[in-house]
Parts: sequence; structure tokens; C-alpha cells
Amino acid sequence: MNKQKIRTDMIQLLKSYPKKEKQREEEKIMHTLFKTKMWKNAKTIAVVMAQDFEFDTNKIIEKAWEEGKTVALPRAKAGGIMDVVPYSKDMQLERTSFGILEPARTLTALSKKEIELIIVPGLAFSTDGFRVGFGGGYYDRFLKDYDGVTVSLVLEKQLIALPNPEPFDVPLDFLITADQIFRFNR
Ligand SMILES: Nc1nc2c(c(=O)[nH]1)N(C=O)[C@@H](CNc1ccc(C(=O)N[C@@H](CCC(=O)O)C(=O)O)cc1)CN2
Ligand SMILES: Nc1ncnc2c1ncn2[C@@H]1O[C@H](COP(=O)(O)OP(=O)(O)OP(=O)(O)O)[C@@H](O)[C@H]1O
Repeated sequence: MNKQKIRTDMIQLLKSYPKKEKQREEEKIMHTLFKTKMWKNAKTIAVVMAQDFEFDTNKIIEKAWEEGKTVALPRAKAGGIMDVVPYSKDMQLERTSFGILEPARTLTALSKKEIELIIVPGLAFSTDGFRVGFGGGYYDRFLKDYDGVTVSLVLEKQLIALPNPEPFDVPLDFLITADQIFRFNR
């Protein structure tokens, strides 16, 4: 299956995922995440504000704040480039034309070096740590020279066989599903 077909099929599938089942898996995955060293050690984490059908990150953000971590959200820019901006409780986010909530353009971004853990979004994932996202190439570009840890939170149905990775695809360090953690040693 080509990537475009994977994207449209997976968006469909996620939109029809039973809410209860999605929440049940998300709870288990978050429970696992919060027990990991990567989570405990990270003082600054990057995560997205999810669209309805994506992994609901609200509890992750709340938990990070509770634990005194800095939460950073991506801001997509022209040319498939993004940066990440610290996000605090009282901050007003802006909805992009793509429908995602992002920090305002006027705010100052963090340096990549300051982010210790990135929770990487995606539509489909493979058991060797590759992913397919919305096709903007934002994360591939961002992760190319990123030295911290990356993890994706994956619902059972999102774990599928993917076409061979392309040269620009950056694999993840970890995947967490409702019943296991995949660690990729590279
Ligand atoms: N919640 C969430 N936020 C996220 C991401 C994500 O996957 N989920 N991203 C993950 O990367 C970045 C934004 N990704 C985007 C990907 C595509 C387009 C976009 O405009 N797509 C066009 C078609 C582009 C094309 O065909 O090349 C469109 O659909 O209209 C926008 C943002 C950062 N924020
Ligand atoms: N490091 C890079 N340098 C230049 N172009 C890149 C790079 N990484 C990705 N691209 C371009 O971005 C496009 C989208 O990449 P890809 O299909 O892997 O996106 P994706 O991982 O699904 O999306 P996202 O990262 O936004 O979730 C590709 O056509 C590719 O040419």
C-alpha cells in the first residue's frame, strides 16, 4: 500500500474507532509511558495538541505540568519546517488552517537541545519503528539533527506493515502500545 492510501485509510479507521476502546488503550499506554525512565528523566517534553481522532494528549500535558515539566508544542511553518514553543496553562492557542491548535506566531521557540523527549504523532507505525504522518514531512526534518529521545503512542490498529522507509524517514527510539514497549537500538 502506498503512503497516501495508508493516510486516508487510517484517518477513516481512527475516526470510526469506538470512543471507549480508544480511551481504554490510551489509558494503558499513558500508564506505561509514565513509568518509563524516558518520561521520568525528561524535564522538557514536546507533544502535540491532538485532533479528535488522534491520540488524546490532554492527560499527558496535565501530568507533565503536575510533575513540573516544561511542555512544548510544535508550530508548523512554511516549507515543512516546525519549531516548538513552551506551553503553559493560561496560554491562548491559535487554530491553524489545518485545524490544529498551535502557540501564537509571536512567541519565542525553544532550542532543539532543550527538549529531552518528543512524543511523535503519526497515523501508522511499523514494528521496526518507522511511521507515516500527515505527509508534511515536519517531523522527519525536525528529527534529522535531534539528539534526544523519541517515542510514539500507538493504538493496536495503527501498527501495520509499511512500505520500505525512504532515505529521509527518521525512525523512532520507542513505540508504546497498550500491551508492549518496542525499543529500537540503533
Ligand atoms: N496534532 C498534531 N499536530 C501536529 C502534527 C500532527 O501530526 N498532529 N504534525 C505532524 O507533522 C505537524 C503538523 N503537520 C501538518 C501536516 C500537513 C499539513 C498540511 O497542510 N497538509 C496539506 C497537504 C500537504 C501536502 O499534500 O503536502 C493538507 O492536508 O491540506 C499541515 C500540518 C505539527 N503539528
Ligand atoms: N529531511 C528532509 N529534507 C527534505 N525533504 C524532506 C525531509 N524529510 C521529509 N521530506 C519531504 O517531506 C515529504 C513528506 O514526508 P513524509 O511522507 O515522510 O511525511 P510524514 O512523516 O508522513 O509527515 P509528518 O512528519 O509531517 O507527520 C516528502 O515528500 C519528503 O520529500
